[in-house]
Amino acid sequence: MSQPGLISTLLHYCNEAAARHWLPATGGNLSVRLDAERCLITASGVDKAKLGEQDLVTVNLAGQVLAGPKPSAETLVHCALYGADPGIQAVFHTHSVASTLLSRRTEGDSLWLTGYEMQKAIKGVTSHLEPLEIPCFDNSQDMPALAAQIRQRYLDKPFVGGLLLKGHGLYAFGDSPQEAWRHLEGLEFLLQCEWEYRR
Ligand SMILES: CSC[C@@H](O)[C@@H](O)C(=O)COP(=O)(O)O
Ligand SMILES: [Zn+2]
Repeated sequence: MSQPGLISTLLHYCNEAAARHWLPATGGNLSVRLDAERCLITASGVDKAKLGEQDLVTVNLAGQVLAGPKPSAETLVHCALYGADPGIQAVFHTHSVASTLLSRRTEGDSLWLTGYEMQKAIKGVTSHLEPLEIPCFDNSQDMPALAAQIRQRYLDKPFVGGLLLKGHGLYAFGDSPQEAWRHLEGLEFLLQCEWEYRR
């Protein structure tokens, strides 16, 4: 996709995620890969429901700004995923109620889901009976350390669809912006089901 196409796609998904109340109070950040060494990410601290092109930042995969305003505080998490897998083309991070609460109640380093038809929204899943693993990480304000942990876990055993930061939210990703969005919608639906089921 051309750079103007990627810009409008990123702005579109920011609006869509905000419309679903997954980006409250400037929470969340979204990015798309531009090429092997750069991505385009939302600026820090802006209301993602009201973004314009001026609120998008070009960074390299070390998280350094190449053009634009101050990038997301969580840029290094996006860069960790792009750096670990050249096939990842988009990373969308949300702060939904379900992802925040369910991840807080998860002990250990994975949330396992089974029995939901919606699991098939995740690439490669063909049955509701296949347990779906969502890796969970303790939340941290130390972004280089958190990014390194995510990168290492992905390199040790690649995971598909997304990951959770405990008490924080969901990161979904995919091999295109459209696939990342499908993973995001599917995972948010599953997390909401599981949260309400456990209650
Ligand atoms: C408004 S609290 C949320 C932030 O601390 C952070 O977790 C977040 O998702 C948004 O940070 P940002 O720097 O705007 O990309
Ligand atoms: Zn966040």
